[in-house]
Parts: sequence; C-alpha cells; structure tokens
Amino acid sequence: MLNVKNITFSYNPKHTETPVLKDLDFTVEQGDHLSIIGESGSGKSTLLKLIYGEYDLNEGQIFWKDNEILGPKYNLVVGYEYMKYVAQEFDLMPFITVEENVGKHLSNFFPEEKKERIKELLNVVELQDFAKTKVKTLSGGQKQRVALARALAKQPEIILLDEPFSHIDNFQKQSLRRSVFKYLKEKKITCLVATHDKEDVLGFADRMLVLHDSKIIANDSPQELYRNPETPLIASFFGEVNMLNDQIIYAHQLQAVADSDLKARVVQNYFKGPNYLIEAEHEDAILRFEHPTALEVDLKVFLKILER
Ligand SMILES: Nc1ncnc2c1ncn2[C@@H]1O[C@H](COP(=O)(O)OP(=O)(O)OP(=O)(O)O)[C@@H](O)[C@H]1O
Repeated sequence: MLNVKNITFSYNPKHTETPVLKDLDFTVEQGDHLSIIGESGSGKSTLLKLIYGEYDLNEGQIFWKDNEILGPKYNLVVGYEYMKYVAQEFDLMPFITVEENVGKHLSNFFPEEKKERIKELLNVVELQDFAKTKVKTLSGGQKQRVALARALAKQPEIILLDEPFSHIDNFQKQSLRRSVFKYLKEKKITCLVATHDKEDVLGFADRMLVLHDSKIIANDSPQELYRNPETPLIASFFGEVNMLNDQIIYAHQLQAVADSDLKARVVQNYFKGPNYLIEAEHEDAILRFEHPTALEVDLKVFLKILER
C-alpha cells in the first residue's frame, strides 16, 4: 500500500510562499489505479515527483509498504527499484533502437527471456513494428510509448504516469489506453496517473483524487464523483455543466421539451458528433444542453432537468 501521510511541499527553499501542496493525506491499495486530476498548475506532477522521492518534503512522510520514500537530502540516487516514473519528458536514449531502449535495464544473462520480455512490452504499447527503429527518428507519441514500455520492463510494484497518452493521436489512444491499463491491472501494478483527460479515468480508475488550492478536495470513485460532484470544478471534469439555482446540472441533463417553466433563447450550436451542444440564454445567463440536431438561433426552447 502507498501511504501519503500529511505531506506539505513548496518549491521555495525558505517555505515563505503558499505551498504547492498542503496537508495531503491519502492511501492507495496495492494493485489499485488512482487518477490525479486538477487544473493546470494544481500540483499533479509535483505530487508524482514527491512520491518518487525527487524532492524533500517540508512536512509529512510517504511510505510504500514499510519503506519510507526519502528525498535527495537522504538519498543520493533518486528512485527505487520497485517504483517507476514516466515523466512528461521521456529521457530516452536517441541513438539506439526502440528494443534496446526498452531492454536497457534488463539482464543480458538470459537473452531469450530478454527478447521475449521486450516483445511482450512492445505488444502492450503497440510498437511491435518499430523494434529496430532508432528512437531519434520516432514521433513524440511513439517516444512516449517507448518510455512506457521501458518503465514496465522490470515489472515495478508501483508506476507513476504523468499524462501518459498526451502525445498519442486519437486514432490509437483508446486502444493503447486499454492495453496499458489492462496490463497494469493483470500484473497488480499499483498505478497513479496524473491526467487532464476524463477518458483516462472513466472505466479504468478505482479512485480519483482532485487537487485544488494546494489541497485534496475530493478522493472517491469516479462513479461517485460523477453522480454527486460537490463542486462545479469536479463536475466540469466530466463534461459541460450549468449552475441552476445553485444546483450543478450537466448539459446532457437538460432536455428540450414542448413546454416547461425553464425558457431559453438559442444563441449558438456546436457539432459534437453524436449530438449538438446548444448554448441558450436564460435570464442573462448561458445554459448549455445537448440536442440531436442543430437549432435555429433565436429559437425559444423549453428545458426540462433530467435525473443524473
Ligand atoms: N521546479 C519548479 N520550481 C518552482 N516551481 C515549480 C516547479 N515545478 C512546478 N512549479 C510550480 O508548482 C505549481 C504546480 O506545478 P505542477 O507542474 O505540479 O502542476 P500540474 O498540476 O502538474 O500542472 P499541468 O497540468 O500544467 O502539468 C505551479 O505553480 C508551478 O509553476
């Protein structure tokens, strides 16, 4: 189990500024998948780096099982055998091939096993066809996949992923995500994923931690946070939201009907694929709702609030 005990951290060595993270306290069970979300600059990457032992904490402690994770003040070399961290910058070796990068830290004593392992990992990240390609010639998304495979090579107990699919194109993202997260679950590798993308969370994460103003404002299952978001910030991670009489209403919860007390005037349409997102004016505020077709600007519509 990962145990993050009341940690506080600021980059400023004199600790004079407001800390980036303050009094964070949470645990992650072995084999669980935790998503870390929050606005840009809320400290997601910093949290992963602290768990990796890259910085010294101002206050608090972090444990993986019984081992305390210590910062550079106490640990000459950053990092532990049982933990891997895939940062937003990949730090690969450009002049050697994909398979050499992936196998970099694997033992040469068992060449057959090593070959098989590299093959398995390249399958997980869907890079089978690039085994012999030099990394310097790869695209950003391909490099990101090599970095993932390399981090998995020695089967860590826990992996920290910072925006793991940010460079991957939409054509491959879905299948790669399924492949990597399925692999981590099967191998019971605990995983912490900092992400902006709800698709990385829904369907994969056991829990979701929301950072805001240096604090954890929510730590629950994605299902629970989706159904009962306590703040518009949490709800807006899942989709477009409206505030109506201090209630959080998702855009898909508003339905155009023949008649209701909620009247609005259409001002804008956005094509979203399966439907349109319609913006409509209601008492000087803009409401957003989904509709199967585009609606004429200035059309008066009546809206009904559906259950979540
Ligand atoms: N090395 C650093 N030195 C000083 N301040 C830093 C450093 N790295 C990050 N920060 C600051 O710490 C805060 C949190 O940054 P962090 O990168 O952890 O946020 P994030 O949530 O991961 O953002 P993003 O979603 O944009 O990646 C920001 O205000 C950032 O400017």
